[in-house]
Amino acid sequence: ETCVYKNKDAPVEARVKDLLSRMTLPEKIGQMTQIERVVTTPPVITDNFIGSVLNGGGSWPFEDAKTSDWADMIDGYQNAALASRLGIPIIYGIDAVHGNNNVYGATIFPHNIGLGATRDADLIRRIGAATALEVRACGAHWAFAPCVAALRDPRWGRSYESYSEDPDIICELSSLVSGLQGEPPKEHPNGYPFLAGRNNVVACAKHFVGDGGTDKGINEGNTIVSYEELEKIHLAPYLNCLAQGVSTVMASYSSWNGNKLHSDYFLLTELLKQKLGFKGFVISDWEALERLSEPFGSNYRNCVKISVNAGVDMVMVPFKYEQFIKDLTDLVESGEVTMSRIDDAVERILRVKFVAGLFEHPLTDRSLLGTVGCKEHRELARESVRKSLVLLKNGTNSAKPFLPLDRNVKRILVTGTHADDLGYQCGGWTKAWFGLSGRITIGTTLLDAIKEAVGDKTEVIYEKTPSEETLASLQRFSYAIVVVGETPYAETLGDNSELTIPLNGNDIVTALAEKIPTLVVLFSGRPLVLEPLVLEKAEALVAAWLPGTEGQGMTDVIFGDYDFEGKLPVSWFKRVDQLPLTADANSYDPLFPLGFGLNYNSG
Ligand SMILES: OC[C@@H]1[C@@H](O)[C@H](O)[C@@H](O)c2nc(-c3ccccc3)cn21
Repeated sequence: ETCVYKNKDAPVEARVKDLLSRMTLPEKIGQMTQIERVVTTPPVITDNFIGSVLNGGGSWPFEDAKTSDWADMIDGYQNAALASRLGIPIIYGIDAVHGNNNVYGATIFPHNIGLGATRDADLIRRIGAATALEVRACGAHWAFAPCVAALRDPRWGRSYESYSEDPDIICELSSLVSGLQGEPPKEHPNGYPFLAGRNNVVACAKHFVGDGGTDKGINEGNTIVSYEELEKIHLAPYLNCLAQGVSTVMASYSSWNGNKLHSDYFLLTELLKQKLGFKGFVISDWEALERLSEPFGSNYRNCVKISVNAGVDMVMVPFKYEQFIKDLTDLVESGEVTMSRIDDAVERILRVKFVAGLFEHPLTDRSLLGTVGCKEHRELARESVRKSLVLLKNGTNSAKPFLPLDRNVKRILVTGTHADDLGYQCGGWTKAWFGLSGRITIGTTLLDAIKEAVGDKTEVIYEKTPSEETLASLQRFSYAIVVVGETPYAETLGDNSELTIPLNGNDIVTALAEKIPTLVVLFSGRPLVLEPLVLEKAEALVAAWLPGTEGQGMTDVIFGDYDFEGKLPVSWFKRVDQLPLTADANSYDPLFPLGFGLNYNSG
């Protein structure tokens, strides 16, 4: 007789109970241990009963590894896990936060702040479904998405990972969960993990809770708010995620009123698990336990104790797994961490693995390879870009709007640091953790798209920085398109309190805008300082956020095939000394308010 847990027709809870009852302490603690691919080998997995593997941003099998190379790597790990005594499959997690962005050739969608400008929940759901296919194609089972942070201060280095400052918008766009995991049937119990099938991935609502509300936007900082404000602004999206059966939640590095989330029993256990009824598992962030003590990593045994007891179920160690396993084993043997806490954590992990069908389908479905970067997905990304663009200015008076641009003029000048840089266009979390510059993957830069879009008699002159002779003969051009913005960044590296346009973007605009009609396209992960230069001197101004690989979504709108639909998902400040500046504040004096956006018919 096959044991209950191996019986695919047995109820999930019976399979969980049966398997748990067979497990030794090392096997249980192994399930709670997530390690990074650089320290992962088949023997490491089998010897330590490892339950999960991840790759950090930019940790590839090798540069420009194809999706099939990723699948070979992950299936190699999986076969090791399946060879263990109980044959419990690993769950492999990856940061697919705007497409399967670690993997060369994947479709790269706009980052969340651009998606926030679309206000289109169904679009985001479709993005989730497409992303899930490309993630499964590489062998991964789990995407560390959606980030449902509320962007309360754009000085935060992770602004672009947030959909909006407004929790209502974030709640709407948490539909990514249903896209990634599939839509649960209406009778699905709230808070219970769900996964539709092999074309879906486990989702991860992050970072619980209040990650976007830290003081001055300091990454991993302290969110100082009342419980009511925490509930209204930061917790709300998690209710929507739980209602969609989100299977995992990632704890935040940040603190709430001085208490580190990773050691906060009230929030992780009493609120999320008991009051809200979350039945999936909580994963820590990367080396988050080390951050619980000063200096970093000191007294690690105590960090393990307070985080596991607070409610962390799986630890993204991700390198010192021997230390973690040793300390947690010691803590259980001494009774400082109870076996019932261990069993609760392992039950949650096993529940997700059974729900995700990993026991039935542990290896990559190679038939999905063709979905990676496929035309249909790139068209979806292109649609997303179109809907994410926000028109901030169009002509100096509505009498004669500057956009849509005439695509049949004699000659146009395209210039600026971001006009022909796919890496800049995609931003952070693309191929590398912080992002890169240059032709980093398969895609279409804005310059490529402009060349495609203009009439065949129209000459396109491109200069990254306008040359002296160009500046001396601007009358040769009907108009200029200047593309400037932020260079890629991630997390703390992106914390910034000046928020000016880098790489002397202002100078390029100023040099041109006085002399010929100039459209400025801004690539940024957040609002930047626009006055006095850019706003006054530019004939038209488009906020493109971080659009990803499908640059034609921008020319579709700029040349008038489609109208602008984007609405600001975040208040646009005049000066940084106004920050934090959100629409729900009592004094509100933005340059452009939350929800602002012109179109071809607006006055
Ligand atoms: O990539 C895995 C997770 C990701 O899912 C989280 O959203 C994010 O907070 C995060 N930061 C690091 C990370 C931080 C510092 C050094 C190295 C890595 C790793 N990770």
